[in-house]
Amino acid sequence: MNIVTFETVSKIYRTGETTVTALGDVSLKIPKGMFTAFVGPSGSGKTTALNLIGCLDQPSKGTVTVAGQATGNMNRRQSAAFRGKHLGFVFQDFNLLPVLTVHENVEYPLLMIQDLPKSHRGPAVEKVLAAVGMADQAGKYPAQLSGGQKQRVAIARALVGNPALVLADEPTANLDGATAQKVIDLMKRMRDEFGITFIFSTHDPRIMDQAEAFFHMEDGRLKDASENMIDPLGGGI
Ligand SMILES: Nc1ncnc2c1ncn2[C@@H]1O[C@H](COP(=O)(O)OP(=O)(O)OP(=O)(O)O)[C@@H](O)[C@H]1O
Repeated sequence: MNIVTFETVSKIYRTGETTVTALGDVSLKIPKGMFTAFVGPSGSGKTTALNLIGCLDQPSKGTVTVAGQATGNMNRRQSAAFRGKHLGFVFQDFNLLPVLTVHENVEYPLLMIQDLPKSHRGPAVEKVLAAVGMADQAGKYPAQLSGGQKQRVAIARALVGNPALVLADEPTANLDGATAQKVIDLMKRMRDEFGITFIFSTHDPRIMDQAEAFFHMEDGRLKDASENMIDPLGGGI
């Protein structure tokens, strides 16, 4: 099953007289559970592709389908609800709220989900903090953590709502090499344990090494999309 499909998707930005084709006629499929990397030079369209998958933006042309649902006709409220239900996000600069503790940061997305009883929130937070090895730091504030610990908390926050898909834009860009490797290993373990699909925009060769599907972007287009797709179970696709 494919968790993401693009059918001849274009994204065109217009500012005054200028038109930028950030994505031009891109078609692709991402099978469920894949550790997937969008790679390519700066300005090639990686973030644009992730924003479309994350329902943060809509295509100018073509169809984007995520978790079985076409995203093009969603209004803001519907896309926010869709994100809350199906998606998690990890950012380059962690985006933790400094005034909240680790526990509260991870709990935060659950407050947005209507009808979730308060009694479910604590155990859900504890489960993901344990999964990322941060259970003993739950009472600390982000300023008291290292970069790697902050990113582990951010990963826990992305996972707490049981998403089908986690989108990570340059998640290792602000980490040193050894810490970056640990964070990548952690995400792969989360994929193995919970069957979550991870999609990265990255320049990091360590993520490229671990990726099972690559989408090479160049000038808003895809270069040899299927060439590097590897079946994680070893059967070929
Ligand atoms: N909101 C916007 N308005 C106008 N142009 C935009 C907008 N967002 C992106 N672009 C343009 O679209 C193209 C693709 O940008 P995008 O951010 O997707 O590239 P990228 O591959 O993620 O780059 P980087 O590796 O530097 O993050 C670029 O030419 C960029 O300038």
